Amino acid sequence: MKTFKRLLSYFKYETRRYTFGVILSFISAMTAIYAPLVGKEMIDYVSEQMTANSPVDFSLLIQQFGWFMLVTLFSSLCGYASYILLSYASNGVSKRLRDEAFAHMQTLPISYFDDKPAGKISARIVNDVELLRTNFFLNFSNVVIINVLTVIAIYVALFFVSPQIGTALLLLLPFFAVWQWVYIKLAAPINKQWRESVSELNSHTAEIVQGVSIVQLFHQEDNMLAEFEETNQTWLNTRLKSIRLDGSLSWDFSTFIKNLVMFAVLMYLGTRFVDGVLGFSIGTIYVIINYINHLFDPILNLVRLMSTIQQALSGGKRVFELLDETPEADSDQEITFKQGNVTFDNVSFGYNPDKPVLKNINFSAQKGETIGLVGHTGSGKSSIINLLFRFYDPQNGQVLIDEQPLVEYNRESIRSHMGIVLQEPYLFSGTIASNISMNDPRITDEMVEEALEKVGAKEFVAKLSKGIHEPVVEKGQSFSSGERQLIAFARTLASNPKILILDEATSHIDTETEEMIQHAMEVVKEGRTTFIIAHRLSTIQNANQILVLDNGEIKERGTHEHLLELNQYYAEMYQLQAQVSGS
Ligand SMILES: Nc1ncnc2c1ncn2[C@@H]1O[C@H](COP(=O)(O)OP(=O)(O)OP(=O)(O)O)[C@@H](O)[C@H]1O
Repeated sequence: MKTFKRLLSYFKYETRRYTFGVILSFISAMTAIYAPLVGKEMIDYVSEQMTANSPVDFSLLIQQFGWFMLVTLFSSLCGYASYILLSYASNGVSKRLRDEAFAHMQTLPISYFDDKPAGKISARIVNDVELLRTNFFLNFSNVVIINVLTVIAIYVALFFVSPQIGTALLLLLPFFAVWQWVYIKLAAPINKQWRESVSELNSHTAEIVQGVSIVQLFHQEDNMLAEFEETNQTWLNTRLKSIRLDGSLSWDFSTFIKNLVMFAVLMYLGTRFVDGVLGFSIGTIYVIINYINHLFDPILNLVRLMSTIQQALSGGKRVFELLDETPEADSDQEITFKQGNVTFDNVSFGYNPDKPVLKNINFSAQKGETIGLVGHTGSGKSSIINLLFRFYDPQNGQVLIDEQPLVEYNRESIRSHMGIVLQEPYLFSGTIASNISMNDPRITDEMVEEALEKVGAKEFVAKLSKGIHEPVVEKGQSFSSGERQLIAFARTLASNPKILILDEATSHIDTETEEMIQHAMEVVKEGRTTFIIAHRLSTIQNANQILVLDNGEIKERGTHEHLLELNQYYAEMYQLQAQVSGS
């Protein structure tokens, strides 16, 4: 009920269209019910004239027919206009809800995404909102309200034409209520299964598409296909069940009931046929049959729609779950980095607070210094960077930049002063230039060219037909991984950050390119605080300080020479790597 009320509240964003749409739809339904009464007048006039052996006034008949056509046409036009208005309104409301869900998703803490497949989150924003559009925002106004009004109007008209038949047909209502109850009971689990299988298909497909090259590298195509087919089969099975249920409960069964009712009504009319005199006019019989025919369509729609509304409610619940996730609390206070001096003051942190992955981390890095972070996989190197970017806040201790505790400052402003080159650089759809300027109007094409030149990418870009305006599609798949990395370096250079993070940045580049980038990096590092997450210890030999992490603790620290002199953990790692690269 809460979800239902909350969904209804969205109608207010399109009040005008919904109001006019419903009014027009109401007029259309009422005129459609009025039309048979005009038909009745015509039929009764002709039959009365024939019975009395009087001539039929054709001009009167044409007038009545014209009126009948006008009413029918008016009803159709109102129906068309209301459909357009209600469709516009339901699309408008859905767009708003989808915008809201997307914007809200972006405010959620990184931890929200840790245990959720991307496909499931996008299914809430795309598929569930689409489900709400068709099954709620459109159906509720266009079908439910109108059908309820139509049923009421037909009953009123039937009472007006024949109180006995109207009363008798009221008996159908409890029957329809039971029918609907049974339908919902049977349809609910099928619909739930169906929605789940669609969501599974979504996340499965998203996962495979993202890792398509890995799937091919490990020859997993057949396994992936088999898994996909299994989920797809579940989807098909639930669809077939749903079709069988719809067929038996709604359409075939309803025709049977309709015929029964029609038969009973005609039998009743037959009992009124005494001594060759009909108790009703022919026109009345036409109206009654027309109304009974008319009555079943909206009732059927209502029976079927309740289950689609129920589906929409479960979709709505999922969308609202996302909207109700508490956004990450953030400060309005903007930070400015004067120097970019970083301090970790006794920092302890765990993604799960009970399982710390960083324990009592203490270090400081001054402007212009390079800090190397080394350690085995899972030792906590990326977690240090995550805290520096304020993707997470530590449970104990504090991270400070220029003596300013990060927790007190706005996340976006912190990140705006930092640059990062990831192991697998991410390129956005657009052009090379837009990937370097990141759509910051202050970064001109000249600055983009300059940054490319500094990182040694000028030559490769010059060979492209559109130069810096060469399109980037599909995360830059058409560029080599080294080229992508060069673009990412140029991006970092152009943004002129106070703090630089290089995550294994040179590991994917051939020796020649590596030399070029090493040179460019020496230039760009000048005057900035730089963190290098390095697996290959050769890349951090010149670092001012190397932090050797083990199981979330700093095990050793110092320069490369100092750590070699210590001849412990780092020295062991270094010798091991030297042996491997030498062999
Ligand atoms: N989002 C997360 N949720 C829960 N635990 C996480 C998350 N990210 C990392 N961890 C855990 O935190 C610990 C430290 O991970 P971290 O990524 O910092 O290590 P790392 O030294 O950067 O490893 P690698 O060199 O493999 O990238 C690991 O035990 C890891 O399993």
